[in-house]
Amino acid sequence: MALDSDPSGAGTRGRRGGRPLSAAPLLLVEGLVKNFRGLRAVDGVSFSVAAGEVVALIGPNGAGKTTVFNMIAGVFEPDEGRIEMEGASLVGLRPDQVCRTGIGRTFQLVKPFGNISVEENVLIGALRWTHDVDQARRRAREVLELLGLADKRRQMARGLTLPDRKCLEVARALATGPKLLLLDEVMAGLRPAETDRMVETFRRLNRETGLTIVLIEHVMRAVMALSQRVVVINTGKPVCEGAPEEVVRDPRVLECYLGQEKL
Ligand SMILES: Nc1ncnc2c1ncn2[C@@H]1O[C@H](COP(=O)(O)OP(=O)(O)OP(=O)(O)O)[C@@H](O)[C@H]1O
Repeated sequence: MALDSDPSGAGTRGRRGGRPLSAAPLLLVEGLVKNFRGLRAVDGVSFSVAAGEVVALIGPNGAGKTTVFNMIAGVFEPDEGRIEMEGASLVGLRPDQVCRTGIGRTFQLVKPFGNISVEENVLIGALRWTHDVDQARRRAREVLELLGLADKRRQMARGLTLPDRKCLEVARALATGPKLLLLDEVMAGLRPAETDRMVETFRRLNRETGLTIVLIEHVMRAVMALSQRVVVINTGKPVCEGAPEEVVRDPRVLECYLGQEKL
């Protein structure tokens, strides 16, 4: 797998086994708070992610997960707390500036540009990674190949099925050359076989390129198969964190999902 976060080719390739190389976190989130008028949507969330890790952020509906992503990605500024990428603060940066620090993200509601081709959608992402159009096109094609969309590259994006639109959303984010990929419910609505295929793609990316991944996911099949660590939040507050198999047995986690079908 040739994908690299650095257009010069000297990036993060070479890490093996998806394990962090150093103890210093790639991403640090500490004491995050976000209020929307009277609602405290996020209330003291802290976690860190080492380079090469795959971490899942889970919690019931409305727990504040997407709001945490939106603060990391520069959509909302936190009311309190720190967000650092490789030791540098992200607070106050615009989404495009956050992207340039090496953070790519997908959106829960996938909204590709419908009237341009699949490849052009990915090219837009790749042009954030490099201004060299030929290099960007090569990267776009590599990413499309990786995600199984190569044979659909000339199709208009609006004609894609939901699983293909999800893949395109991931492709656009990957094309920006992230060191850290934030995935917001990319498995929702996929059949088990499609979920397994996507999980395998992310496992390979993590293993072979050292890509660090934080995923918000309700599909526990994917969380269990992909993540090395799980952070649980509920009503904006931290509940616990740990290995996936420990977290799913934790009474505090089971309690916060009571009344919900998921988990
Ligand atoms: N822009 C906003 N304005 C007002 N309230 C908001 C806004 N964004 C989120 N909220 C509220 O903040 C709370 C947390 O929402 P958020 O989308 O972060 O939860 P979530 O854990 O991602 O949920 P889900 O799993 O259902 O996607 C919810 O009560 C939501 O209604």
